[in-house]
Amino acid sequence: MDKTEQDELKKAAAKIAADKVENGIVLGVGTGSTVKFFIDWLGQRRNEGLKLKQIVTTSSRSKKQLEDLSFKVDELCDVDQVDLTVDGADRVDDNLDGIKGGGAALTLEKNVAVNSKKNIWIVDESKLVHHLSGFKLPVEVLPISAMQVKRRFESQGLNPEFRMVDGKRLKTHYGNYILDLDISPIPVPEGLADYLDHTVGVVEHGLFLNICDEVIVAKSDGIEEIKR
Ligand SMILES: O=C[C@H](O)[C@H](O)[C@H](O)COP(=O)(O)O
Repeated sequence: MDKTEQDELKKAAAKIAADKVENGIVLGVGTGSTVKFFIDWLGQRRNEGLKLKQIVTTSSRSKKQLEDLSFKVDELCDVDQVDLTVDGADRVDDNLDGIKGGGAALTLEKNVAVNSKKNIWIVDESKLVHHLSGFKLPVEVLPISAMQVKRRFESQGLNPEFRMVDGKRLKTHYGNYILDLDISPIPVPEGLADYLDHTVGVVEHGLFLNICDEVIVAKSDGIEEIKR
């Protein structure tokens, strides 16, 4: 599939999600190339009369796009609860568990997602897998202990590498580093998530387990909506 075809699929999934947004809700808006299309559709729905109570988002990129469309964007700490969050994903398995963080926005994405009553992911069919695999697992780590955490991961056979940009370690929104773990497939995602949740120096990781309620998958032969 070439990029133009893939973008058409992303756009189609994003439109279905935008049509599900109801008036008066607090909406969470995720990050990534698929969500970019969702924000465009959201702008169109607003022009047609959609009125939201509040919007929060998970990255400065999405925030800028929303603000360019004249949406007012609040911080997560300014809302009681998010009603619905629409986000992309890097991989989604048969249980609707996923890997996220390809765009390094995982920490805020997970914070918004777990504080959202409903989470919808929008993906093209290339993201679907039976078992989580085919994408390095992003882990956000504190710079102060990043080397020690990396060595610990190496000793566990998790094959960590710092994510680099322009020859330097990528810094997240919160000033942390990303270690991408090369493990595919991930044999027991729950076990790995538990290990990472209890590793000092890990800020957050890209295993999103038991979080997604519904995935809208755009396939070349049509849209599939999969519910948990
Ligand atoms: O950190 C980035 C996010 O987890 C994105 O939602 C994810 O990488 C999917 O992005 P895209 O829609 O560009 O594939």
